[in-house]
Amino acid sequence: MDLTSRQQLVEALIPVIRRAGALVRSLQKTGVAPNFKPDGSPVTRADLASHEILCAGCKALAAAIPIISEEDENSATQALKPLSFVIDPLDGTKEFVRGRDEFTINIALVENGHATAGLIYAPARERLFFSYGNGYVFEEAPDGQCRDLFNRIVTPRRPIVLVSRTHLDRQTEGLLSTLQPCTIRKLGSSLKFALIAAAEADAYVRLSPTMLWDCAAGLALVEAAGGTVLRTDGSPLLDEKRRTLRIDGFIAARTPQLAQRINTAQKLSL
Ligand SMILES: Nc1ncnc2c1ncn2[C@@H]1O[C@H](COP(=O)(O)O)[C@@H](OP(=O)(O)O)[C@H]1O
Ligand SMILES: [Mg+2]
Repeated sequence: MDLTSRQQLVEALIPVIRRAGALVRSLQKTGVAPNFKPDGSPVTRADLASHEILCAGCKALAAAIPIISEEDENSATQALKPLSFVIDPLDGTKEFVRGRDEFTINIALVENGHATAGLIYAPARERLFFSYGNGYVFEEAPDGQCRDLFNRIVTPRRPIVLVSRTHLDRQTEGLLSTLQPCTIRKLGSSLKFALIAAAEADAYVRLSPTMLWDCAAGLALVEAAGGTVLRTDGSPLLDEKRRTLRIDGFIAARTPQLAQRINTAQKLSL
């Protein structure tokens, strides 16, 4: 898809993702009881309602593009097509159920192994991020004003490293100790990627399993902002050959140099 078509598609998806976010937020206020999927992860009627809105929106705008969604029970076994939407209707469900505010709605466009466009919306924080190609990464304020996130100047600081709030494993803790001195912050959703794209954090390390729908929109944002996401073996998170959705771990960083440095530290910390 060319840049202009991608931009038009992403801009048309903004009201869709805002609609899903508004509904999810209102459901959180009324209280939602989780059910549990076979893998033990929670799902609520907010996840399912958001899935319906996002799927309807994607289909209305681009009916020919297949959709892979966390809340479609056939998705986990599906293979990536040359062109797919990859969506996570409610990321950070555990935090959502607990009344926290960092949960997100996620839409990515994946083309031939590249996450070429992404939208991440954290409705309870009123933060909406989107990208549609290298150098094209923005935050849209609730009043519609857009802030360009590309090439943000960062004053030298101790690296800010983000980790999962609830899936912090021993390996990641071991790696964090080798990265000291750094500032560690916990956050339970894909907002971690968006904060890297916005230069509000420097890296996100996760050495436990996750799925492409948890990462695809975040990958699009981080790469559009000039950052990198590497698998633990140092290969890119996605490439033309990868078709499966499972990801065993990754390092996302605001610059390729920092991603490489953390990847080297991770190998040494094993
Ligand atoms: N063992 C596992 N395998 C695959 N994905 C996992 C997993 N454990 C956690 N996840 C994913 O990690 C996400 C939470 O990560 P974090 O706490 O960093 O936000 C969850 O997203 P959902 O909330 O969308 O289900 C869940 O899908
Ligand atoms: Mg998720």
